[in-house]
Amino acid sequence: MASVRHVSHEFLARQGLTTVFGNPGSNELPFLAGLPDGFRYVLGLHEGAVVGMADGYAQATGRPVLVNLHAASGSGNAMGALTNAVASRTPIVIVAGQQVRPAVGPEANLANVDAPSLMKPLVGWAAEPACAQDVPRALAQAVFEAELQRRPTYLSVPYDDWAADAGENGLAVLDRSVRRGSAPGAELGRDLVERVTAAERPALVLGGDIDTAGLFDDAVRLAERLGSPVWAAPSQFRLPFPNRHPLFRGVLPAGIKPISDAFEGHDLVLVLGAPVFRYHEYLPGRYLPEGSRLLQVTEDASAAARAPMGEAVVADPGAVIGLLLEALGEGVRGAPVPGEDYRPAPAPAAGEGGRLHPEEVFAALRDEQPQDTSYVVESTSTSAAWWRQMDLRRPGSYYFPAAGGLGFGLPGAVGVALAQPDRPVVGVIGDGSANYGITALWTAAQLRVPLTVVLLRNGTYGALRWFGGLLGVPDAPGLDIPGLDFTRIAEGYGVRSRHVTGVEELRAVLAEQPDGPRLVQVDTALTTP
Ligand SMILES: Cc1ncc(Cn2c(C)c(CCOP(=O)(O)OP(=O)(O)O)sc2=O)c(N)n1
Ligand SMILES: [Ca+2]
Repeated sequence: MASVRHVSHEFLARQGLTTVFGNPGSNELPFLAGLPDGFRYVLGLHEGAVVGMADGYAQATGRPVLVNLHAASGSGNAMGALTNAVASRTPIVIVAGQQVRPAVGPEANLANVDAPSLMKPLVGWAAEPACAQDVPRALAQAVFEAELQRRPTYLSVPYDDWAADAGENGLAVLDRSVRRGSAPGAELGRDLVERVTAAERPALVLGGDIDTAGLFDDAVRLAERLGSPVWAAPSQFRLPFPNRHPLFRGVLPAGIKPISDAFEGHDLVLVLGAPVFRYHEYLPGRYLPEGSRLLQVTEDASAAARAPMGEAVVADPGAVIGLLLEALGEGVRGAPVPGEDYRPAPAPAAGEGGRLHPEEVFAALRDEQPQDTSYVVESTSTSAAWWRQMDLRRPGSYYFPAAGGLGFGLPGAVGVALAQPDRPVVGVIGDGSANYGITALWTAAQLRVPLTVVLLRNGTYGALRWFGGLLGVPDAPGLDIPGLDFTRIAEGYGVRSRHVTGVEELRAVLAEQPDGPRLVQVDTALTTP
């Protein structure tokens, strides 16, 4: 007789979900019993850190990842981090423990009284199987739904199910597979090619999906063949295009009117792999300028359905890029690019009063870090400084909390470093953000993850100061965070750290590549996003 646990572990092994991020409670122990060889359990000290690490890991590997959380209290702690994973369309599969079925109704201790409802609408699918024999099939569905929807899923399992007999059909799930090919049909493909190649002055807007789907280099080829300017979609969480490329115009501002102004004079706006659009500041205006039409291509059907304007095609952006490259051939439509150099960065602004300007910190990273470094950034007032100084030219170079939910940065950096031990990873973390995922430092120390954390200490919630000015609340309370020393906090979690005061000292420290986790704290001047 095969147990539910044995069949479930075997299914996960065959699907490659052998790294489990988790924080256990008693309900979860029967699932964790006898994890087979080849499985790795990555312990996070808080569920927000667990999901943040899993999010970074899944984005960097491009594969679904398993998360094991404790019933209602653990699942509830994970909600904030899940908002980012939903926005970045990360396939996280959460398996949470549950009381035994007869104890749920009477609400015994650790009963998750309405488990599937607890996690909606933050997951694309949630269930609690009606009997133990349905657990392996439901686990398979949770994995396939996460992959197909590119959205977290949630499975609640009563803890006595794992030891139960999987039943006569229990092994059937082991051979299951689900694949999808979503290239547009011949007629739709021809129509798309005609629309784009007929445009006089097309503009390209690229979303984070372009980088998560490995389409970074194809997007560069397409832009250079079209000779069209390129923007990153607003509220970006990945970099879809080299940021110093001559055709790159930057990240679209997250307001209706400034986005419309940016498209002035372009008869076609082609949006690939992004929602239309993830606005932020409310800056009303026309959605598009006179004479412009918008065409969105995304695999995210709900993003296509909810867009406020334009035409949408639900298809694989990679397949559409392939059709366009084929149609455009090698010919260059007047693109100024081939042979033209990438734009150099300006001299960094200088800090004052013993504080470095963030641009000086970023220029040091640009100059001292290897070209293929992956950066996980969560410092919310320094975006403008970041893009003025950085020169990122490779896929997988940039990660940011996709829904703006703080607490992704530090855990996400640990997750990305676990996923790519041979590629340098740097976390660029604000002194405010660091506190939302600080326990990830302990996991980094325990697993000796090669990671540099650059901690920008400006003593305040800088972005909120800026928003306060924008919203006419210049003297809002609760925006100052003085007295935090992350060198001592990091040492307490087992991560070696140091405080640096000058640019030269910072550059010298960065030049030494770490063999484990380290934190470098630097006092910075306040800037605007
Ligand atoms: C989970 C969570 N809590 C609170 C916020 C609100 N918030 C907060 C608290 C910010 C300040 C972050 O401060 P920082 O030190 O990390 O970076 P800057 O000083 O560069 O802004 S930015 C922002 O949107 C949030 N986005 N997410
Ligand atoms: Ca700060």
